[in-house]
Amino acid sequence: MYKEPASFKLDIESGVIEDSKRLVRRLSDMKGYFVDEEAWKELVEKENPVVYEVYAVEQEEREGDLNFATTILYPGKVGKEFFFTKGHFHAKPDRAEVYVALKGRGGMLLQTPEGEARWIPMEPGTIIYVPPYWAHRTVNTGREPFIFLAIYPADAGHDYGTIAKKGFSKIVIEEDGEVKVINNPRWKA
Ligand SMILES: O=P(O)(O)OC[C@H]1O[C@](O)(CO)[C@@H](O)[C@@H]1O
Ligand SMILES: [Fe+2]
Repeated sequence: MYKEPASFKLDIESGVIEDSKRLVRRLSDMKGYFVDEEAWKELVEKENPVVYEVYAVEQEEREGDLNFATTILYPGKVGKEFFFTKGHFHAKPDRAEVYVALKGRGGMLLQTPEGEARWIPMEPGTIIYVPPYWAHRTVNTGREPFIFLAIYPADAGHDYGTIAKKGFSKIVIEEDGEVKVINNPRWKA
């Protein structure tokens, strides 16, 4: 009847959680996500790099319980656009989430269902509160792997569809050696 309390070993250097479920997303898994489709195709054909890995400890989908996962988001770009996670709303959209940045540099794009976006830079020690209803995507703006921990309700679920189709209203690019957050030229509200 009571679940057994549990502890897990996180290797802070690599971001790997022992005895967790590993998920790998390669660039070929992200068709249609990047603005420069030519650059995407070229890189997929050349090396199809791993964009990110997730190490997740998940419970049954039940209200009140919690999941957590580390993500190792690799450095890289498609055209001018930095590598990012797919990004999602929660299937139960009113579920919140907390992110803790552990290593490397990057940031988070958040967006309401109406397309209002925010950018929050992240460095080791940054904690982000993702409120209910906001879609969220992390971006690696550095030259090393960007590693963070996310803690989210076990019944939050993932709704990837909206973001897969429409993307975020902002994109994060490198231009003249600078990180810039600009309007997504392909965004349609
Ligand atoms: O689920 P996405 O958008 O691919 O991003 C991966 C990260 O986000 C989470 O889904 C949590 O929001 C984690 O599993 C992981 O940390
Ligand atoms: Fe989430």
